[in-house]
Order: sequence, then structure tokens, then C-alpha cells
Amino acid sequence: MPLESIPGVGEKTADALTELDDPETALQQGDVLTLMDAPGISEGRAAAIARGAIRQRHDDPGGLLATTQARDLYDSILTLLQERAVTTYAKKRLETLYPATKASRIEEVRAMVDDALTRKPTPELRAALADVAPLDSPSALRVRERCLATTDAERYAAAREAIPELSAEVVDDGHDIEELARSYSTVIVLDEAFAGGDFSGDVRVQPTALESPADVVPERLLAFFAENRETLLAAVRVHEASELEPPLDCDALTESLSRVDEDGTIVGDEELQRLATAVDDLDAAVGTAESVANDHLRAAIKERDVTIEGQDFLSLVEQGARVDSLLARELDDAFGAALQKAHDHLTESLALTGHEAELAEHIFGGEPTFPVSRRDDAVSRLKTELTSARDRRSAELKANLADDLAALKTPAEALVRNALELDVELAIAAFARDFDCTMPEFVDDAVADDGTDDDGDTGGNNGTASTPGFVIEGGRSPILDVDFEAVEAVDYSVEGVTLLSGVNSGGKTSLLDLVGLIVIAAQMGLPVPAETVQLSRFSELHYYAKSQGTLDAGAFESTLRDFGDLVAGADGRLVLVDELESITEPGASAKLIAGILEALDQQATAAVFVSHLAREIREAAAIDVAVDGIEAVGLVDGELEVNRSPVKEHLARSTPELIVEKLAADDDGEFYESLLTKF
Ligand SMILES: Nc1ncnc2c1ncn2[C@@H]1O[C@H](COP(=O)(O)OP(=O)(O)OP(=O)(O)O)[C@@H](O)[C@H]1O
Repeated sequence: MPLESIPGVGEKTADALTELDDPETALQQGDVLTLMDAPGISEGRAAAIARGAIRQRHDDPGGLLATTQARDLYDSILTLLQERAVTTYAKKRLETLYPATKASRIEEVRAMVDDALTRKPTPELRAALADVAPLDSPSALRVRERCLATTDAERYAAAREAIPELSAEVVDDGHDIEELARSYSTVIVLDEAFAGGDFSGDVRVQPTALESPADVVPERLLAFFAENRETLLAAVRVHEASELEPPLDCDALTESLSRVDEDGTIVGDEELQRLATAVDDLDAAVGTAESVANDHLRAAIKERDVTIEGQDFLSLVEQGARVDSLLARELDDAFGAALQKAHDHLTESLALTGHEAELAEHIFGGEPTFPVSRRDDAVSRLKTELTSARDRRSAELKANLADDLAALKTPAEALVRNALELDVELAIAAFARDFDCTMPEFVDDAVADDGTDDDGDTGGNNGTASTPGFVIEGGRSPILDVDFEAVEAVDYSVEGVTLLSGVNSGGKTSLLDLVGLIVIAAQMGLPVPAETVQLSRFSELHYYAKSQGTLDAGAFESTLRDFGDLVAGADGRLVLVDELESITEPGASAKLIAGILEALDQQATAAVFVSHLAREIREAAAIDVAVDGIEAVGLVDGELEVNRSPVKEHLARSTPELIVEKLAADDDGEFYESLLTKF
């Protein structure tokens, strides 16, 4: 799939995406976190690209959120969902849920939601999820004890490309290979020509090594597991704490992970531990062994009375015989015992075995001297022997562990992905549970499934859909300024175009919010906060909030232009407008709204216009406009008591009317009675 074909992806973004290891999979899976790794791709952009890829897959023109307020409602839903996710991955992934206009996309998400609603978020699960993150690719790894060697320049280039972890060396002949074997524990020769050659050191002729890098650098695989160890173990805990079926044997993975530490070093092998400690402690142990020998000799000398026979003494004086040869003879036994003690100390403290112990014998030896001192060449030989034994052992263990882990890599990736996806599902489950949600039912298609109408515009219904609308029972808005527990359930249904009248603070704006929110969530494929909902699948949601005061001429003109575009738009729209009359003087407003309603009534559009001018609008309109009303059931302690569910085909009395009515009832005077007749 050419990346440029994704909506919103231009040449520059496509170039940035190709820098990723596997942009197609990231796009396919809506993996916003990975997409963000592409150079210059911000978080918001990554989510938009992922949504673009999904829309392309469903041939979905998108565009449900046609106004700023509609987008704000979408953001509110997203925030409520994201607050319920634990991992950053899930928070980002939730951003790929967008209100779709294509049934196939809505169905796709609903299928996932079906599973999600069976999930039970528990504290253990959330705690385990907190440690899960997308898997890292190991950062640049260098293995210093092994090298590749070849006589061929092209093979050399291929080696650097295929196995950048090892240094590659160009050699001329076997002599060069011998040289390398002195600097590296293992030399891997890539040329067949050297097969059967007799080399000292660990030289392996492996002409096919570049085809199976994992065998040559098991560290690569180990680094993957080592770097991702915490996440992998957390993903195991997530599976244990949930009913998720693990894609691998979790015990085998845990056991294998216990054999390697975070920097890829093998742990838990006694022999490797012995060799590693011996290499590290060798110098210190030799120093201590020297002291042990010298302490012994010093004590022996102190205790000794040396008697020199006259003849010897004469020789010494006459011939200048060396004192040390005399001492050597006298102290021969003590010297031998001192060297033995030094050797014993060395072999015991370093736990040397067989050949190593033999090499250690050469460290203290030769002519008796006091103080006793080490032979550096022998120390260095022992060190070389121990180092290469350690490296060989480590390489062998790494190869074995890598063999065990190789088969686990792909399922381990699935293990982590499942855990992260579970977090997405748990967030949806928590949203549904916290706001008493239900799955909405789409009753007809306001939008044709090819996303176009006869004119090729998006969102048309080919003239076949019935008048769009919705039926909400027991809807409760999760974004009200009161605790969700205190939110009163509302029933409301609309088909076609309607006016919504009602008392001040009766909940008209909150109801528009609820309708918008339910439509957006439903078209995202999500459960909605209501007892039951039936609705059409809308092409666009136009939500206009109440303007703050009258507009100046310029702003008024631009608002009218918006409505001009609106009435000329596609079928299958839902239009929610809150007190449009506040933009200009009441008389003019009523006429404007009446005109807009007439135009919308000609189309397959659902609309709710909240207005305090319902009576005037109805009078000004050439069509029979439906009016619903949020009615005050009375005044209690000066406060309006309201039935939040609009009464169908009912012009609600306004707050002023109610107050005048109350005063007329309370007061004997005729003034309030006469005022009341004005309503
Ligand atoms: N369903 C509900 N349950 C509980 N409280 C509600 C509900 N609907 C609205 N309210 C409360 O009533 C207040 C006023 O609601 P809202 O602003 O929607 O009324 P309104 O009819 O649009 O008012 P106005 O005519 O003054 O614009 C809200 O801030 C909220 O506290």
C-alpha cells in the first residue's frame, strides 16, 4: 500500500514513516505510539495518520464532526476513555477510535467492544498493566570477544551489513587469522578456502554464517529479551490476572528470562560465575598469594639460626660468594613450603581446576628470593586461559538460551500486544460500567454505505433512507457539572426537524450535549450512556452552542454563511443548535430560525433547535414545525422543579410565565392576572 494514499499523508510524512521498521503493521494496528517514533511526527499527527489508514481501509469519508462543538464533544468522550486506560499505548490507541460514517468500521469496533464488555478490570490487572509498554528494539549492540574474517572485500561489506554487532576484518592469509585469534576469543572465518586449516585458538570456518546471524550473535536475541524483560514479565502477570489465553508457555518464558540479566549477561551458571570471578579476582589473588608466601618465609627466617661453617665463611670472604646462594641452600625447604602455600591460596581462592592450576604453578617459582614475587608472564597466561574459558562458556550458554528463546520471540510479541490491547478493552469496559452504558441500535441508514449520494457528495442516502432521528431512553450525560450519580435520566426522541422549548436551567443545553455525545459514541462503535438507544447512522453532526451575546454585523454575516452552507449540505445530517436567537434581536432571530428549519425540513436531516422563541418561530414558519418542551412541574422553595425529559408536541411554559403564574395565584391583585394573559 503506498503510504501517500492514506488520507492526510503527503510525501514528507510518507518519507518519515518509511524510517520505521514496519510502518504497514503500525498503521494496520493503529499503533500510534510506534508511528510517533517516525521523525517529525507529533502525537496528534500520529493519531490522525492512524485514523486516516483506518478510514482508507473502510473507504470511509469521515467528517462526522462538522463543527468545533461536535469536536469538543468527541474530545470529552476520548478523555473519559483515556482516563480509564493504564498504559500510554492504550491512551494513544484509543485516539484511533473516531466517529465513523461507514457501517463496516462501526461494526469492526463493535465486535471488539463485545469482547471488551466481558472484561473485568481488577486492581491486580491494573497494577500489572502499569509495567507493560510496547517492546523496545535493542539499542546498538557490540560484541567484542568475537570477530568475522574474510579475504573478500564484498563479503566483508556483506558481513558489516548483516552482523553489525561484530567487527569484521579483512585478512590475507592464515597467518592473519592466527593474529586475530590472539585478540579475540573466537574468530569466525567466512571463506570456505580456510576449511580444515590448523589454527591455534578458537577459529571456526563458517561460510554460511551471514545467513543465520542469530547463531553467530545469539546476543541479539538475548538483548531483545533482556531489554524487554520487565515488560515481558508484566505481560505474563497481566495474563495470569485476566482470562486472556497466553500465546506461549508463561512458565517457560519466565524460566528463560531468569537466565539472563538486564544487560544480556547470562546468570545462574556456576561454572560461568567461577570463571568470571577468577578473571576479575586474579590480580588481587596473586597479590594475596605473594603476601602469604612472604609471611611464611619471613617467619621461617626469623626462627632460623644460621650457622656458617668456617670454610664457607672463608669462601665467602675470599671469593665473594653470593650470600643468597648460601641462603638458598639454608632456606630451601622453607622456600618450597612458601611457594606451595602461595599456589594453594591461588587455586583455592580462585577455585582453579586442572590445567588452570598447572598454569598457576608457574606464577611463583624459579630461584629462591625474598621477598617472593610473581612472574608476570605466567599471570598473563593464566588470565588469557581463564578469559577465553569464560567467554567460551558464556557463548555456549548464550547460544543454548537463544535456542530456547528463538521460538518464544513471536509469541512474546503477541503476549505484550495482547496485554496492551487488553488495556484498551478494559478502558472501554470501565467507561461502560462507570456510566451505565448500553450498546446502541442502528435502525436505518441515514448514510448510504458507499458514503455518497446520487450527486457523488459524501453522506448521501440515495434518497432511500427514511427521515433520520434517534430514540433515547434513560440517557444520562457523563459530562454534566454534577456527580454522575445525581444525573437524572432523560428520555428523548426526534425524527426530522424539531424545536425544543423549556424553562431556564431546565436542561436543554445538557440534553443537546447528551444527544451529540450519544451519536458520536455510537458511531465510534462504543456503548452509550443510556438504557436503550436507537438511532440513524448520520453523515455529519453540526452542533452550534449558544453564542455569548449578540454578534456584530461581521460575525453575524459569517454565522449566517455557516447556516447557508449547512442547509446546502449532504443528507443524513444531525443538526443541534442552542439558542440561535441570542445572535441578534428576537424578532429577526425568529424569522431566521424559521427559514433555516424550513430549508432543513426539505432534506433527510434530523435537527433540534433549542429556543425560547418557539412560539414566534412556529408562527413565522411556513411549515408545521414540531415543538417539544422541557416542562417545570412546579416551583419548590422558589426553585423550579423540572421534568428533564421533554414532552413531545408541547410548548413548554417559560420561566417568566411560571413566575407570573405563581404571583397571580399568590396575590389578590389583578395586575398579575392581566400579565398572565399576555403569555
Ligand atoms: N439530567 C440532568 N440531571 C441533573 N441535573 C441536570 C440535568 N440536566 C441539567 N441539569 C442541571 O441543570 C443545569 C442547567 O442545565 P442546562 O444549562 O442544560 O439548562 P438549559 O435549559 O440549557 O438552561 P438555559 O435555558 O438557561 O440555557 C446544569 O448545569 C445541571 O446542573
